[in-house]
Amino acid sequence: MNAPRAWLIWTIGVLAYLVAVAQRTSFGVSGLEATERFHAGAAAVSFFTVLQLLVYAGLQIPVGILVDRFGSRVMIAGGAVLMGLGQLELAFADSISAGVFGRVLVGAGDAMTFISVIRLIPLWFAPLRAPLVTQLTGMSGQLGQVISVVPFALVLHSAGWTPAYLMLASFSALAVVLVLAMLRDTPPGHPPRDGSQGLRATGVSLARAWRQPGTRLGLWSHFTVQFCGTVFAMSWGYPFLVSAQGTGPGVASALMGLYVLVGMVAGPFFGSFVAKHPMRRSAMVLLISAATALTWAAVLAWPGKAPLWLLALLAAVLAVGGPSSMIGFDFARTFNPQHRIGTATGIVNVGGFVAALLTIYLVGLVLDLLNASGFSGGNLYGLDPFRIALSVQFVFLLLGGVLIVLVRRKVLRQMAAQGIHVRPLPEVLAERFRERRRRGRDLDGKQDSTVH
Ligand SMILES: N[C@@H](Cc1c[nH]cn1)C(=O)NCC(=O)O
Repeated sequence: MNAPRAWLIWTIGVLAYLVAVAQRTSFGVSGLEATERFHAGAAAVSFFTVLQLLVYAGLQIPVGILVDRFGSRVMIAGGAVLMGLGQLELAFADSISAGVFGRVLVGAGDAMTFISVIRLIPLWFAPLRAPLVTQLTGMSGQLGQVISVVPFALVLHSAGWTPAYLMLASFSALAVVLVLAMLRDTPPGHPPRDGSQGLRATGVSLARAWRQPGTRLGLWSHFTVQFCGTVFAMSWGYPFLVSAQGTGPGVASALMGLYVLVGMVAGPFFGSFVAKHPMRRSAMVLLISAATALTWAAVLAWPGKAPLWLLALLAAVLAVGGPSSMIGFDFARTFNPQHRIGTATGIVNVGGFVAALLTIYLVGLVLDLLNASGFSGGNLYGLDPFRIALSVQFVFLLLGGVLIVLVRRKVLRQMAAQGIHVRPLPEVLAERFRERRRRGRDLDGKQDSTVH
């Protein structure tokens, strides 16, 4: 494989993904301005984000199928065109319906980007490199949030709504040009893709990807570890910190910054862990899920407001959910044949976004119900109502954990039938511990005999 060419192709793909993340997160930064521009309340503004995520999640499987059929180049370029048009629409929109339409286009274009970039990896990189490159992709893309938080916010506050959104639309135009000019689906000499698949064959391919327990292990892994971080970063984190925990906007922004930073730093760790211990991927997912549940439990059960160190720990643990959810795509890649990886990746990527969507909606619903019942004492975003509302997350964490354990049994049975036997982790750890103690005793014995 031609390594410099592979890295060039990957860089173009990642740039397009980074621009997609900037488009995705830009509306969150302009929430206050959106309230004024569209004369809308909080519920209407949050509807923009929920709808955008709904479109994103709903398109994952169709996009996965299309990327297997038409390749990454056309899908990434098409996604950038849609996002550019969506932001152009938003730049001039002055009614809620026009604004919502813009966000729907952004959600659709965004949906076409990530899995198409991930689809390039097994085609351009050797299998041993793939876990690390997968992590680097997710990690680099998160820098897109920096674009929406820094230059976009700066232009928004200095020049106003229309120039800020026009700037973002121009980034997508640049992405289209770069992708069409430089990105190629496969290395030279790679057999051509079969783009002639009919509807029936597509259905068969989707059914096969779904029936593969490894794909479902990826889906439930992504579902369980990613959503708490998405809910925190895209929706309830900021009001919880500022209104319920009383941190003030400065500390809340710093905690959000810590969230982005830890997410980026943790990426390479998970990449090398997966490359070194491919048989321990689901154990790692379960460990991160348990750590998430424990940290949220500590914050929500803390008498009064939680100390800053605990909130920082929460931001850090939630941040780790992003890179660890990439393990889900690793399952999709390693358990499916090449021609079905896009479809399987699409299935996996639905998980975390559906869980996040349901949680964002249910937390809002519980907060509203508690307020209407008089429990919140007129403070919609008070600490006690948030304690109850955010506990919705435990239901999804538990559900995801149980589904991972169940589907993992199927994966292990399938591997055993192929002659691959994975020993239970506690058994391996106990054996290592005994071995270490035995070596320690041998060494002590040798030293004693040298001294006497
Ligand atoms: N897990 C995320 C990506 C990620 C990596 N590190 C932090 N977040 C994911 O599933 N991304 C899909 C997307 O479209 O961004």
